Amino acid sequence: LELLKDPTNQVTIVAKQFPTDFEHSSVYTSPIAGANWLSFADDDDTFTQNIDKVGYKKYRELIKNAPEAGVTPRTDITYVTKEKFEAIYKGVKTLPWYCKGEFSKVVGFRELDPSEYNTSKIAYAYQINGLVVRTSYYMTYLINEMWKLSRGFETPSSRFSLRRGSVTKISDAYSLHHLGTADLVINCTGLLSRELEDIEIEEKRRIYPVRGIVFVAENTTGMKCNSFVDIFDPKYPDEKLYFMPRREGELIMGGVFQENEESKVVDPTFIVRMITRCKKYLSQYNWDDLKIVRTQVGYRPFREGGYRIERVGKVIHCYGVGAAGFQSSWGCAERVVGLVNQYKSKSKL
Ligand SMILES: Cc1cc2nc3c(=O)[nH]c(=O)nc-3n(C[C@H](O)[C@H](O)[C@H](O)COP(=O)(O)OP(=O)(O)OC[C@H]3O[C@@H](n4cnc5c(N)ncnc54)[C@H](O)[C@@H]3O)c2cc1C
Repeated sequence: LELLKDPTNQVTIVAKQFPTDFEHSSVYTSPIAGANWLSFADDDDTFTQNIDKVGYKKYRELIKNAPEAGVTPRTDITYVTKEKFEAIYKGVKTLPWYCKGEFSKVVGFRELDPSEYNTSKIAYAYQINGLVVRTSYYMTYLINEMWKLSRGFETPSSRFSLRRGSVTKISDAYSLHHLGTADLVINCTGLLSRELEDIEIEEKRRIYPVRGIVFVAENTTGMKCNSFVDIFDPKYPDEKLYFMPRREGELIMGGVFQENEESKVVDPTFIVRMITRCKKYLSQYNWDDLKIVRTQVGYRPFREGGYRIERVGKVIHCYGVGAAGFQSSWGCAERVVGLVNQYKSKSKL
């Protein structure tokens, strides 16, 4: 979409799977996500922070100007449990980068008063002005925005084409452009980058999945804010506790963070542990008779060393965004556009 905003560009997207597919034949992470904006960047990682800042501002714009994008504003509360505070944070109040400095004003950071949570279980809590993205609606919105910029479809003057297709190597992609041969290929194949025949061997080794599980429930809990409970359970260190109430009366309930786990099987005792934790830490909501309508399993496309956004010859790589593909997407796109423009000015396309 960001590339199409430049009228001199023509873009073909080739994808094995689309956001509207009912079933995914292989790994396709994006439709599974919740999704919200809670940047994971470390305090000293200004590269990712700058990427995520772009996304925050863009999502706030979409909330204001494009209700059809499926992005809904939500107060996003983080509750730090007493166990986590003592065992991991060693009694030191720990806040992410966006709750400190200038950007804390942009996100509307506020520390909660102890009267606002259960002080027997929670050490401290804070909130920001967050959001929830209804992912498959949102991605369809993005495709539609591209069609709007396309100047028609299936004609020689169309600037955009979306094609179902599968490549075994990056070099196969040049000939799939709808107007002939592509000048540049942008590789954003997520976790499946590791399967491309002509990707560097060391890259194949760097890319790895981190499994996530989310339950989609009818929201009968009364919860209206995104809620992340920072738990510590040494017996189940991969289990997390977070919620996102969607506009359509659904509650996204997560989750797990399981490195290199590629199975689709969900342990039936996990939801039991989750509801027990809900009743313990978020007792202000109703957790009885909760109706779960769907269980979603996805694989976050992580990469050792972080995001790969770079140009190698006529290929621009943009993958390895791990658990942050939505919040980082606009910032990554901005960098890809920069790399395309650099290439164009060098080669005077
Ligand atoms: C449970 C869960 C919760 C999450 N929550 C959040 C959240 O709250 N916020 C957030 O920012 N992120 C979240 N994420 C992370 C986010 O979903 C991912 O970072 C993001 O979806 C990755 O997007 P991607 O485009 O890189 O990969 P994908 O979504 O997997 O897309 C890859 C695309 O490339 C295509 N493709 C791959 N190989 C080929 C090939 N050889 N030929 C043709 N096409 C190919 C695929 O078909 C697909 O269309 C979550 C993830 C999970 C699993």
